Amino acid sequence: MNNPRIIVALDFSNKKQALEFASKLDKNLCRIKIGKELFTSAGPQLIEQLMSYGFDIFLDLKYHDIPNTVANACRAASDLGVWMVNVHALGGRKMLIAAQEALSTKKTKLIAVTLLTNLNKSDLYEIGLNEEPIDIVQRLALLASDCGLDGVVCSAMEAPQLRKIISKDFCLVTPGIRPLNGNKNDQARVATPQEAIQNGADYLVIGRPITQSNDPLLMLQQLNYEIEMVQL
Ligand SMILES: O=C(O)c1cc(=O)[nH]c(=O)n1[C@@H]1O[C@H](COP(=O)(O)O)[C@@H](O)[C@H]1O
Repeated sequence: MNNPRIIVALDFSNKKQALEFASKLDKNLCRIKIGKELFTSAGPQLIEQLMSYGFDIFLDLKYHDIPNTVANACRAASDLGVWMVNVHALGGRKMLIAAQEALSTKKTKLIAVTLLTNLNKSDLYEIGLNEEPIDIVQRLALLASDCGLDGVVCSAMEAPQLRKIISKDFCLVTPGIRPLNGNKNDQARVATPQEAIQNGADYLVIGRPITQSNDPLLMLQQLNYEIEMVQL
């Protein structure tokens, strides 16, 4: 598979567990996301090691700070050679542009998180965002696109609307993916893998449904098969 659509969230607490789990995966069937917990405990060497095994790495540290700080962090991430890195769109236009301009190689995709997929309408109301999630996501996605970013993180529920208004090559990365009747855990705005692809998602971030499965490789194969069936 030339362009695996599944990004496995390697949400483990240490390098040993992460490498043990990654050895069960197939680089032709998935890419790997390294987030805050694993990066904090294992650092950049783990990224280099996983890249040497042929995995594309999405470094998910969701930078959100003043423009200069975020720009320097994005430059450091692209120096590592990661495939993808992310920032929070709520950091605003100046931060997004600084981040985009700072990438040392355009091979690293920069995407912006719109609204985290665990948030529902009442969570948003409590922090002063008194609009429908789709309206906020749409506004932030247009901002990210206008600032020259490569795409956004959104829920697959919002993907159809974004596909209507933003160019085809703007990348939609969708976490909150759950099999039909699967445990939602702490996610709120969820979709099945098939729904996500039908809705126009480019990449599906999937953590616990794969990491907690008894046979992660089999689960990955099944999920890829389900996705391929939609694409036919
Ligand atoms: O940027 C992300 O990857 C992300 C954004 C978002 O809005 N929601 C979200 O769940 N994620 C990440 O996607 C992964 C989802 O994991 P599971 O809920 O276990 O499938 C986690 O590693 C989250 O950090």
